[in-house]
Amino acid sequence: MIPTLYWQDDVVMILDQRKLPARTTFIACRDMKRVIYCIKTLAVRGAPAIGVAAAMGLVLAAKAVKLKDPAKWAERFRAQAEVMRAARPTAVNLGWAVDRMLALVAGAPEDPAERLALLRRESEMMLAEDVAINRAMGRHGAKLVPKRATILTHCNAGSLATGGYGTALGVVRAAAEAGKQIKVIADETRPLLQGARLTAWEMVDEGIPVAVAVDGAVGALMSKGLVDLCVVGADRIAANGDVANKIGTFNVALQARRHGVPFYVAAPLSTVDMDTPSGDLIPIEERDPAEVLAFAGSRAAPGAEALNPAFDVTPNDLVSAIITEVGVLRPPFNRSLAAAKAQSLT
Ligand SMILES: CSC[C@H]1O[C@H](OP(=O)(O)O)[C@H](O)[C@@H]1O
Repeated sequence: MIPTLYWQDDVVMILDQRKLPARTTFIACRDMKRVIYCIKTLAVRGAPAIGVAAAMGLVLAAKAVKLKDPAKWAERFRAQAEVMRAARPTAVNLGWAVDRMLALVAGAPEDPAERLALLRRESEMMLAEDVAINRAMGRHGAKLVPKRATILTHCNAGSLATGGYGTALGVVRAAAEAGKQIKVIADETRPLLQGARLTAWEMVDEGIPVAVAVDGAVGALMSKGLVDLCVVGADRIAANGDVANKIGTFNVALQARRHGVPFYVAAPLSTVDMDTPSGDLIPIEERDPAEVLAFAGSRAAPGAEALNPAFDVTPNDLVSAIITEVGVLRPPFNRSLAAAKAQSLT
């Protein structure tokens, strides 16, 4: 699988996911501003991938702050970190990564070279950790998958949304690696088609049969018994288990409940936000109406406006289980999430 992002000397190379699947190109980021551009435009996207990109961007920011006084340096770095934090509001991994880098700086050596090396190593560790976490999550989730199963997923929670291997698609990969006969239905996921462009691309690359369906087909497909289970990713999970994920996920969960299809969420514990009690308090990103109004060369009627929330919130009572790197968490989620977070350092 092509890397989502990586260090090349002192440059952050980011795979431009806006161009996939037609073209595989990377954006060379030499400063934090360029990394923020990639996050805002969804050149890099997906909660864990955004977190790693933010950490790498802050390494570039640290290098650019030339103040010699350690206190003044730290003050300027903190200001830059808050600019990075504001890049996108919903995925909690962005803030989690910023806080992780800020905590490191608080106890870092005053020597600029040593401090920079420490931050660089932390960003590299975050990338490597994410892949290991996704593989562990995949192993836990694969146990929920029947020997022959058609898995419906929404948006892209794959290798491209993470440091590698994926969360929801990590479960798919692990099930296939365990010898299970897996087929995937990928919701196209309007408006930016992360499903049709990215999930389908990943599954074809893996040799896992995949069929793209329009978002509105979910109910009909389930009513025909064509879906055995759903596995989706998450951008933020509130303390009570409410799940913010790509717009349309709530509809998938409602249809799954209507048709008796298990609905699983796969996410690392870093996506669980115990400081947000419930889903109604999760900030939902509203994106440019132009993403909705123009599509594949056609346009909505001139004069029409558009509503373009990038995420929705699935109430916890529609979630069968939350698959994490420490295991499969069952309701009541306020208790199982709290216990898992207490055992983890994230
Ligand atoms: C593994 S998190 C993936 C998550 O992020 C996506 O949103 P976006 O493409 O806007 O970054 C979507 O909600 C995915 O489930």
